[in-house]
Amino acid sequence: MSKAALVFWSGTGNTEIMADAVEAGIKAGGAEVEVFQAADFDSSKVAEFDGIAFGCPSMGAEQLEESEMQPMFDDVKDSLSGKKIVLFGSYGWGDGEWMRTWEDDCADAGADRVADSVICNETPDDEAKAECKALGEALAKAL
Ligand SMILES: Cc1cc2nc3c(=O)[nH]c(=O)nc-3n(C[C@H](O)[C@H](O)[C@H](O)COP(=O)(O)O)c2cc1C
Repeated sequence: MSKAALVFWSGTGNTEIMADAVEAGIKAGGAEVEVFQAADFDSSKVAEFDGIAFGCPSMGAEQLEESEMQPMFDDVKDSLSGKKIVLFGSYGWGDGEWMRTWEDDCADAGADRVADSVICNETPDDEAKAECKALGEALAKAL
């Protein structure tokens, strides 16, 4: 069975709710999933997984969270070439700029983003949770 990592950071729980739905989607799509807090994942683990779902809210000024998520992502970035990934996260007052920047960084790293990213404003509603579940299923089916 294919195996996915789900790696996320969440400060106030919104991206964590999204992560729960992505996890359910990966399982529904027929893959195994191992869940990591951002601080517990690093480049040495990337090769263990057929694909990775990364989640992080917009923090700083349209940036990834800087104490755990960004350092982890900087570490794994060079290992992502050809790796199947998806991205998700919650935002507040912005327009999703952080996600566009993050997608560009993933493209520069040569990652294979297999589905459109899912972003949602603050706490995910039922529609956003369904989008997250579909995101997880899309990743699982691409593996
Ligand atoms: C320190 C800080 C910086 C933030 N910066 C942004 C930002 O630049 N753009 C934005 O749209 N939302 C910003 N937000 C709002 C969060 O992205 C939003 O509240 C999100 O739902 C938090 O997700 P979480 O519950 O998973 O931590 C910021 C929130 C905090 C606490």
